[in-house]
Amino acid sequence: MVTGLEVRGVTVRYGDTVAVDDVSLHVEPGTVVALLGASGSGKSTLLRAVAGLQPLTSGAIAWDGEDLAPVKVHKRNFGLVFQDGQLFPTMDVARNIAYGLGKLPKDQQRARVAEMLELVGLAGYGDRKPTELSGGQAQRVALARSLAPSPRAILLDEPLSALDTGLRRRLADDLARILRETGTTAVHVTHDHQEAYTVADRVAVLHEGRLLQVDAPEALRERPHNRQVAAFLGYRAFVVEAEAHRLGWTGRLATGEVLGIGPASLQLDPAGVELPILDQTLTLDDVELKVALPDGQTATVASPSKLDATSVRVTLMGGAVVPA
Ligand SMILES: Nc1ncnc2c1ncn2[C@@H]1O[C@H](COP(=O)(O)OP(=O)(O)OP(=O)(O)O)[C@@H](O)[C@H]1O
Repeated sequence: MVTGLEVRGVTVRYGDTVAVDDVSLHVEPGTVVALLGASGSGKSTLLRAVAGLQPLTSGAIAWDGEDLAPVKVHKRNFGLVFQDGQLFPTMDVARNIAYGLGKLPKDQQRARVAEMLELVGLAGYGDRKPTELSGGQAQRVALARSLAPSPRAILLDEPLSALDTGLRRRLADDLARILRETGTTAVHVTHDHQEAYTVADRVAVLHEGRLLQVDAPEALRERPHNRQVAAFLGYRAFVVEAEAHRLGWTGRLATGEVLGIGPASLQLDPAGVELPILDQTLTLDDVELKVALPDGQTATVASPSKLDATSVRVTLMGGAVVPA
């Protein structure tokens, strides 16, 4: 028997639109899988199908081998967290978290709420109203509420995307820690690569409803299955071995392979190859230099500050090995 969550050949259509196209995916108990894809790739639809909120056109969804088709949303025992935590506005934080604990005696409910508040770093916030919370705090409470009844898995649909970038990164770290500490099985929808890499044990890349690859973050980054996945992961230029060596790379490629050059592949190096700078853009962490490769393709290089120069010396330190 396959344990945990199994998505078997699931297709979901809205009229003529195929939102999810024959997707099969296994989420092992205690692991976190991120569904990563651009807007409209079918992530939310697939998550809603797992939750039971969206009927399948074909295929099946099972938990521990049991087909969930006849099991209603609230009987599936999944916790749900959405972009806007959807806390009950009239209830205080403690009552929000206790919402799914109706079967427990009151003192056990109180203990569980306190435990959950501690877990999400909000000890002492039980008496606050949702309107008295910041966006990040509200999402922590939504997470605590979904985890409180010990669901068999939690399903998170862009839970951090309404938050500003700095907070999103910190909360992604916290979310990863909380899911691991509690051994929670989770499916996490995001369009943010960084968030997927931080939170998930395995990342499932969706494109136009199809599942292109499922792998651990390192494997995905180092060995995208094809150029489409590589391009989506930020590898914009692809070079053959001789060209890669010309840029200072010392690795080897097999016949039929090319090296994808991503944002961290080229590094500043005074002894490296000189490349013309086409553009310089300030980012959150550094300055992104757009450079022209000898074969005319463009790539980016991270620099700690803007450069008063028309060219820069770089060395190709790594990249993704991809079928040509
Ligand atoms: N209720 C609906 N009726 C018709 N088409 C829909 C509906 N919901 C989604 N779609 C279509 O299904 C496809 C997948 O949408 P979905 O919301 O699952 O993608 P997504 O990857 O979650 O996108 P986003 O990141 O923008 O939320 C899109 O082409 C979308 O336009």
